[in-house]
Amino acid sequence: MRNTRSGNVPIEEAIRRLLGAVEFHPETETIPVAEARGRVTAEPVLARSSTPPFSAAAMDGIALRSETVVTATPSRPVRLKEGRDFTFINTGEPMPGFADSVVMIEKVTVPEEGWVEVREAVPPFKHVRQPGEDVAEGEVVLPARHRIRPVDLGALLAAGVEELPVLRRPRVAIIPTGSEMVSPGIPLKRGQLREFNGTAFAGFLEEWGADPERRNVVPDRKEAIYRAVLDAAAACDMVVVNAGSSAGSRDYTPEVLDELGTVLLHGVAARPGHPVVLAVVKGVPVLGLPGYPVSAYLSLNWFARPLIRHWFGEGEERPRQVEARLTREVRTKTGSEDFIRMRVSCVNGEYVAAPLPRGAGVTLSMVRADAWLRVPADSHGYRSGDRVRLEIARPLESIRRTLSLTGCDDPLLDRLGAIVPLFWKGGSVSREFTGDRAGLSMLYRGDCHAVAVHGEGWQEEWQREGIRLARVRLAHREMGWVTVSHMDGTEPWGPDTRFIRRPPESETERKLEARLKGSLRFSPGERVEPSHWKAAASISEGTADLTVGPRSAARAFGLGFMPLWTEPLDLILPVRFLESGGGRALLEALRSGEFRGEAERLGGYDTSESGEVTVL
Ligand SMILES: Nc1nc2c(c(=O)[nH]1)N[C@H]1C(S)=C(S)[C@@H](COP(=O)(O)OP(=O)(O)OC[C@H]3O[C@@H](n4cnc5c(N)ncnc54)[C@H](O)[C@@H]3O)O[C@H]1N2
Ligand code: MOO
Repeated sequence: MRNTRSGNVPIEEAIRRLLGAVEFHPETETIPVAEARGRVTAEPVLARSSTPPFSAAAMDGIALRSETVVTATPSRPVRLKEGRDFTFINTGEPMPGFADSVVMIEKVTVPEEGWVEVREAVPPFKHVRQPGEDVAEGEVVLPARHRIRPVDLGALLAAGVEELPVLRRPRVAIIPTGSEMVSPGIPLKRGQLREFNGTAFAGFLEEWGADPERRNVVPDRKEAIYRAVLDAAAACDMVVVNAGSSAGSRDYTPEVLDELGTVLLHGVAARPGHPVVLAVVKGVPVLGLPGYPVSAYLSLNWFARPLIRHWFGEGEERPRQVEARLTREVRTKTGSEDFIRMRVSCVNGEYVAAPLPRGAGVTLSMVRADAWLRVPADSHGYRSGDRVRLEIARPLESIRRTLSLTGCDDPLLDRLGAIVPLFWKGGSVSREFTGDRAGLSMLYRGDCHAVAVHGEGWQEEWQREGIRLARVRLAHREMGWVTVSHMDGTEPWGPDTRFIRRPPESETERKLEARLKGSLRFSPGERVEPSHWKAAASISEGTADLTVGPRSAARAFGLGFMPLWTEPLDLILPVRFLESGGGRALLEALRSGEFRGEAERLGGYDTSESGEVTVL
């Protein structure tokens, strides 16, 4: 194999190389208008006929010759006889040959059957649509290389076009690889993983106008991958191989592509998404994309999207941007451009943003990402408070309707977020675990809308600083030891216990320390997990033994639970926010049967005070 490994090509340069290496000549196909949404016109489309095809009334009323009413005034109305001077007419009906104008029905009176009176003069062609007013035969309806939208469909039919020539969509083969990958629908055995990138890829490709073709999972065997790529390149216009592009002993994609065709590059200067291999096999572009979903979707977007636009002869696309203030620092290493998923919300009219988890395998962080921060390869990142430009991944309207919640964690908050859209159209909740006290400081700085707190400890931090704050009761929750074994009432704490701690500054850690009177000390290397749910999941998987958490998390995973204390779980937020649309919806959600239902299903909550407001 030639030396194509470990390149570090900037994304824009990689796209240029890829587009420069392939030439497309898509065929034209003729399809009915009703099937044309999202397709791209092959040539200009001209109107076949005019709309309206005849001169037509634009209002309900009477059709007449305008000259017959030139003298009409309110005091000297003109009397007209039906059939001789006028006919009644409805909107859209053809104008009778003798008439040139329409008087609206509201403007005439009927003194007796067969007669009307008109009280004002009308100019010729009043309320008359001329033939071809909308579209005239031979007019250009759509230019060449135009992506067809719903409005275009209406204009095409109005212009007498029933079918039209469009460019054939590129067929894109998707080849998932990996002996441990199992297609959807087949139960997983231990050690196997669900293959899901293929389905997500197909969704993206369809959205971008291609015709995706999902192929079966190919095991990590060189010959199998060779065969699969060769077959796909013969049948399709583009090929996506996922994954096996990295340095593992069974990562055959680069080797296979080198044998089958020309490798353009291996490795882009981006994190995540570095191990990309781009090649051309028998004139067909082949994208070897990394396996981790975040890297996979990002790199598909970098390369498949411009390729598809190139196929259709469309120009470059610029993502929409927004300027936001960072609420925490973003540190990066130099050498590669970093693509950082961000949560964004709008607090007091200002966009604020914080980084989401950076792991390339965290699919949910992609679901929750509002925007991307691109940190240039020569930068070490940004400080908290810096203003940065972000590429948005969700419409700004929905970002503006995002309730940003910091503070402590509880599964009930997750469920609350999930039902908020039922009470707030287009609304959503985005959460960041910061602990009570840090959350309060963020609230004072205008970095979030509300803070989830538990117990009473937050009150020590609480300062008014001119903001009127309210406390809204979520529920009371039961906290306790969560462990895999049955507990007999003694504290389940031994020398070898693999303990998952709460973050060091958290209220739960403080309470626990007070309770155990210093016998529990943080030791270096100890595992900290801010999410109660994920901590319980780890215990259930056997990678840890013990944590402190809410009964709901223990119950969800069938774990043992030994109660320690019961505490209130509250939201602290400005009174002014409670009075906004989002605030009212939040209260409505908290007082709803849906919320109580969620709490009951989770278990371990008392919702008798849910939604109660106390102004502080
Ligand atoms: N020694 C090194 N190890 C790794 C490096 C490296 O430079 N040196 N790079 C890391 C980076 S960065 C990435 S990204 C991954 C990409 O590796 P591959 O492209 O070879 O991907 P696989 O190892 O085959 O898969 C990794 C992982 O991705 C998930 N996956 C893969 N395919 C699918 C699919 N179709 N659907 C859903 N999920 C998929 C799965 O969790 C795999 O385990 O390599 C690092 N390692
Ligand atoms: O390139 Mo990997 O995609 O950083 O995780």
